[in-house]
Amino acid sequence: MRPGRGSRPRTRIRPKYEDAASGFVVGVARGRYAVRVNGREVVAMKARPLGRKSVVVGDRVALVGDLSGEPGTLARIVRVEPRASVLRRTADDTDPVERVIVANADQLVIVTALADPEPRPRLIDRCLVAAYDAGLDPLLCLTKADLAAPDQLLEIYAPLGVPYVVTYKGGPLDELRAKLSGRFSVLVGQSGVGKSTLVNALVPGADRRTAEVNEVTGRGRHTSTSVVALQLPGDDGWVIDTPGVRSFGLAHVRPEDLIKAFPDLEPGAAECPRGCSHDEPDCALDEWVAAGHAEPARLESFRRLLASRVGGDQD
Ligand SMILES: Nc1nc2c(ncn2[C@@H]2O[C@H](COP(=O)(O)OP(=O)(O)OP(=O)(O)O)[C@@H](O)[C@H]2O)c(=O)[nH]1
Ligand SMILES: [Zn+2]
Repeated sequence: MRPGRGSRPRTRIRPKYEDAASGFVVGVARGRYAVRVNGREVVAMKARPLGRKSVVVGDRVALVGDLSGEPGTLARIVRVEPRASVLRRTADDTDPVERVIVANADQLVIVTALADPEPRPRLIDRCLVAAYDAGLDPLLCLTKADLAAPDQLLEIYAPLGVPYVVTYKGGPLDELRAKLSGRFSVLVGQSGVGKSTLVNALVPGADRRTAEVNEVTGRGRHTSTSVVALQLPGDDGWVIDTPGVRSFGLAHVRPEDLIKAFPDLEPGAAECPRGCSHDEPDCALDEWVAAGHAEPARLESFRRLLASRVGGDQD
């Protein structure tokens, strides 16, 4: 019997895949997955036992089969490891189906142009809620600083203590690079804010527009909704661009979830009526702030974020 492929006896018992390799999903398109395994990129499909279980970019998976990464080969994903975080989106807030778009990310980079298009604080707020809810650290990335100053916008977010970087096309990116280093960051932002410009500057040769599907399927068709993770050169940090993702499902985020991102306010909620919306006359947070336990601006910001959950992304 030849060693290697085909030498193992077939068994009717479902294998435990103890010899499976570990991989990291870096791209998804049309039922095929690009998976980084031992420094190589292989194309894989879901093995039958996974059924309808989703596999998304960022997933840690176990793989069997041909892991050579040679053209035309196909490995099989036999297991998805537990996720440290999930970022979900919905078509709108009433969509009952929560779609996980990225797993295991630890930073949400909210990309906003300072002009052209005009910043939309409400959209930024919704992204912040999504970040806090998913347990990701938010980072504000303010682009197009050549067109407008960031001061006004930064004032709005000062009470929240959101870290930020200010960039412009062709400008230095050291500060942003430092904040992305070693982390698994997801970029979000409305169309035209300069995400591709940033990604192409951070990862030379990334060429987001056309590379993505080629990598995964070997075919050249462009899929605007595909998600792809790119490794920062010389760094173990990864960035994920999410084309087409402009809204997050926030309907599931409850006031008692969101307040956990406000440790200075949270103890004050102990005196609230049961099921308090934290935005009603009996809410104890007003007294908490009046007693000097937290800054009024913090409560204001918290309530603004709460309100941003409903009503979609427009305005
Ligand atoms: N003035 C100025 N223009 C910029 C800057 N960054 C990007 N742009 C321009 O803004 C436009 C949109 O940039 P993209 O990088 O394509 O934006 P995007 O966020 O990827 O947009 P989508 O592809 O629609 O998602 C392009 O014409 C860029 O050249 C900047 O810092 N300053
Ligand atoms: Zn309350």
